[in-house]
Amino acid sequence: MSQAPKYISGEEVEKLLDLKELLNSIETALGNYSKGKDGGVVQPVRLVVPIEKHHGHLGVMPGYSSSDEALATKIVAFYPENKDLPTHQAWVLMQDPTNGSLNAIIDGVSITSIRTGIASAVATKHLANPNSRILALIGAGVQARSHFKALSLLQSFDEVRIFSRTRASAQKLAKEIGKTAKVCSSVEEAVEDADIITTVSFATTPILKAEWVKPGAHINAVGACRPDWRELESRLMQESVVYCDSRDACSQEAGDIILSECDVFAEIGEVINGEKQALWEKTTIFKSVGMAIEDVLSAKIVYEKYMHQLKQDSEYPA
Ligand SMILES: NC(=O)C1=CN([C@@H]2O[C@H](COP(=O)(O)OP(=O)(O)OC[C@H]3O[C@@H](n4cnc5c(N)ncnc54)[C@H](O)[C@@H]3O)[C@@H](O)[C@H]2O)C=CC1
Ligand SMILES: O=C([O-])C1=[NH+]CCC1
Repeated sequence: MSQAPKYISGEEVEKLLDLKELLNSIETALGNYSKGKDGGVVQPVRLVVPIEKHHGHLGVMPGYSSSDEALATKIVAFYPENKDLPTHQAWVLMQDPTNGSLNAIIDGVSITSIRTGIASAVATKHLANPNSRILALIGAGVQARSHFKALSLLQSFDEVRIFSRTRASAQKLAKEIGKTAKVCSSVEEAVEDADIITTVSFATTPILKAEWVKPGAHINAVGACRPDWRELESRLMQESVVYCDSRDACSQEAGDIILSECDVFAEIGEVINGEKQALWEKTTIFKSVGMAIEDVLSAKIVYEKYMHQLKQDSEYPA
């Protein structure tokens, strides 16, 4: 008989996931992914079911890393119009790769939020000018928060500019960030002279224009994960050096790439592996749509720490 899987909540995920450890682990996983078969990562492009009637989407994201002996599937729903619930709902099902049994169901909202910021931090580490001082966040939701935390692992910022569709959400985030934060009235104002721009909105038509971006800036283009959605105008995509998380996934899902018909210079994993250059003195874009392997590695760290803690608690009860 199989054992009941553990349930690991979002609160526990946040306690157990060490951001620096995750950054190293995701960097290695992205490199392994870009090695193809030799990297031991199996990750098909996610399956997406549109729920048109309710303006939502359901994504199913399985992944396996043989070098980490980690197997998991994330089920993620995104409903941009949700008001009282988060716009993303997600669970990660962690399986034993040796026999397929289900070990744990882990809150996927926290994992999605944290790992996406960390993946952008890996790209930023390679692609941004090391003297970056001004960060612009476009969007002020869950991902804006996780990106601020993740990017702050790399450096501190003199100024963090925030623009969002609703000024109140930008003001709330600015209060959390503190005195370096500045609420802006337009995307143009937020990105003027910014060294790092992170678009984390639910925009479906371009909101960031080439003429506003400082030459040499680095952009993490994180929103717009459907083939007909975009955040960045075509000229910006065409005139910048574009890197992505996965060519396979972006060629099917990233409207910013598909609709602009821009060239993709490299996967970030190819830069990590030293196969492609990090052209950080040019204007660079890291376009991500999200990778199962990032969820798999996050879930593995969480699960192992959770089990270690359980063992300790049973050996040394309070
Ligand atoms: N690349 C990846 O791996 C992942 C990407 N995402 C994407 O990141 C984006 C943000 O996700 P969350 O922060 O979780 O969502 P959220 O709902 O928590 O926040 C979205 C924010 O964007 C703002 N916004 C919406 N439309 C806008 C517009 N047209 N212009 C400016 N601001 C606008 C909202 O007011 C809100 O502040 C979404 O597009 C989501 O699908 C989410 C998870 C992973
Ligand atoms: O990777 C992910 O989990 C997602 N990408 C876009 C919506 C959710």
